[in-house]
Order: sequence, then C-alpha cells, then structure tokens
Amino acid sequence: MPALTSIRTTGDSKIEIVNQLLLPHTTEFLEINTIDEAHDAIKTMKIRGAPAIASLAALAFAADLSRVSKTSPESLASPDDVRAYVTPILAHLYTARPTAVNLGAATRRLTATLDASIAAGKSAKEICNDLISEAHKINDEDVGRNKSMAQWGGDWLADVVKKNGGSGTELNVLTVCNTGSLATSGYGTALGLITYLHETGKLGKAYYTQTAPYHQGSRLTALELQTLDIPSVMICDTMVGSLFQHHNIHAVAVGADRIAKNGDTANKIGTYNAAVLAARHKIPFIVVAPISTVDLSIADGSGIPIEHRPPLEACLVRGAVYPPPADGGAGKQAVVMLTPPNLSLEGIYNPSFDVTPAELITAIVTEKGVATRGEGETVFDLSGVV
Ligand SMILES: CSC[C@@H](O)[C@@H](O)C(=O)COP(=O)(O)O
Repeated sequence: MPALTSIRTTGDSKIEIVNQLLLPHTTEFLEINTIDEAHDAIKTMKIRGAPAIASLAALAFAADLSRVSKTSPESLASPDDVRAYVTPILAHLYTARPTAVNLGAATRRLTATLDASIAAGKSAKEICNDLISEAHKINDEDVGRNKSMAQWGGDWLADVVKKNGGSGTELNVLTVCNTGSLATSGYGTALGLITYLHETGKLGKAYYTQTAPYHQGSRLTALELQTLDIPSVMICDTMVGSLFQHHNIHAVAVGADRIAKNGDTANKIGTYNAAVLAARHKIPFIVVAPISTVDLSIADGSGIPIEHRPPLEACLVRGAVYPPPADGGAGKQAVVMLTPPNLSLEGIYNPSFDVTPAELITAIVTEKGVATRGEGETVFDLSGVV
C-alpha cells in the first residue's frame, strides 16, 4: 500500500489535509481555504508533527498570497503593501503551536525572503512570486532530507551494533509518538529511519509506544507501520522498562520538536522516560530531525517553550466503537471520557512535550549526518552542524 499522506495539494491554491483526529478509523480530507483554517487545524491537532505543521503553514500562506494577488492586486500594489499584508499573517501562523520550532523557522525564512526581495529592489509582483516559491520549497524539500536522515541514521546504527559484536541486521528499534509520513511531508524522521532499515533488510521489529494522551502511537504509527507492512509491536507507555528488561532492543529512535544548541531535545511527552531507561540499559538513544529543528538561539533545554494542552484532552480518548460492525468496516467514531464526571480540570497536568537532556542522547541525526558527543562530553556542540 502507498505511504499515507498528511497534506495534498492541487494547482497553486487547493490544499487538503487528512484529519488526524479521526485516524485510523476514518479517513476524512479537510479543505484548508484560509489562514485561519490552517491555524485552527494546527492548534486543534487535525494536523500535527513538527515538519508537517510547518509545511501546512507555508502552503496556506502561499495559497492565500496567490489568491489575493489575483483577486485584489490593488492591495498588493507596492513592496510596502506586500510587507504590510504578509507580516501579520506570518506572525499569526507562528502562534498556532509553541514548541515545534519548525513553524517559527518557516515563518522566519519567509520573512527573510521578503526582506531580501525588497532589498533587491524587486516589484511587488516579483516579491509575491518569490514568497510563494519559497513557501513551496519548505514543503517540497522535506521528503528528500527525511530520506537522507534515515540513511545516515540507519547505517550508523547498523555499524554501531556490528562494532559491538552484533550482526547489524534484525535490528529492533523502539520509537515514541508518530514521526512518519503523517508528521512530515513524507517518509518521516525516526519512522523514516525504521522504514529505511526495513527497506534494506536490517530491521527486526519496530516497537512503538501508544503515546498517551493523544495516542499518536496507537492511532497513527500503528496505521503507518501496517500500511508499510513493517513488522511491529505496540506497547503501552508504561511498558518501556519491561521491554528493555526482556527483549533485545538495539536502539530508541525519536523525532524532535526543538533541539537546543547543546543537544537538549524537546519531543513528545514520554520521550524523556524512554531516554532514562535506555541509558540504564545502555541502549543507543537516537534523535532524528532536520536541521530546521535545531534552535541555536536557545542554549539549553531550560529555554525551550513547552506547550501544555487543555487539561480536558488528558481525560478523553478518541477511537471507534468496539466491536466493529459485522461488515468489516470501521466502528462509529467516538470520544470517550476516562475520568469521573466533574473531576476538577485544575487537578490535571498535561504537558505535550518533555525535554531529554543531551547527556542521555547518543546521536543526533540530521540531513547533514550524525552528530555524537565528544569523548567525556555531556553536551553536543550543534553550532557546527547547522
Ligand atoms: C517528525 S515529527 C517530530 C515530532 O514533531 C514528534 O515526535 C512529536 O512530538 C509530535 O507531537 P505532536 O503533538 O503530535 O505534534
């Protein structure tokens, strides 16, 4: 089966996303026709995953600019008009989710394009064309770099295992959350590494946590692995320690929402738990993320803004009613409350991300290669990598 997709586009302005809140039981494509619809889709997690939200923001921006250039060209008559129009849009898109730096990297990159095109003395129309083409690049370049990261990381892991006396095949890799085609523009980051190992005959099994409370693992990673026919095992989030005690796991591979200059990494809640346990069991812990996820303006993890989701989200699970209908179709979609009625929402802690300190990370893989810590170092120096 072909890999899943999070965003599809037709022409220069039709954008559709798969509503990830309804997966894996219902595949519903939603049209994104305005900047506000893109902002809402990102904020409410109809689309999620650091690279995918940056791609949607960029594509929605391009579609909007292209539409306005055609329908009311008089509002974009001068370079100053273009700046006045696009600046608040980029600022608004940036507010949709705070932790994933890729969104900010995309809006900053578009602002830099605007500044450069204005400084070069271009006409308003040329500036708009530059912005639209740069926005498309943000989406288009994602798949290629994911494939590079997957290869760098997959080959590196096989070598490490061989150096430690293993065969470098039948590799069992645990992942957290969802980092595949649904979280990116295609192929994925950590899930891309797992896919690469599978494609090159080096994978034993992919293990993945359910990833409560949003269940990106049991809803999305399960679906992606099933679609790609990759042998896999799901575990509950609480089972990571048991898995490491009883099974031969060769690595943990995760994505990232923001990586500080010293390598401290924010990723889906539960990643830090897995890293602590991996260190205890001497299992390599690999972060796979594009360069755009590295934020050199933040010295260490204490400066990374952590999104707290609405408390109610931690009380709910989404899925389909069980048992499914006899005709083999998906059951009716349902949202079920797990907690007692009237439980105070003030008594619920719901951070969406945690920060794994660099000293627990064995390698950070980007499209440029594999960065490791120096001998005896507890941090990375990523300034040379970006
Ligand atoms: C390639 S995706 C990397 C991260 O964005 C991913 O691991 C993650 O934490 C996603 O969180 P989400 O809250 O689902 O957007």
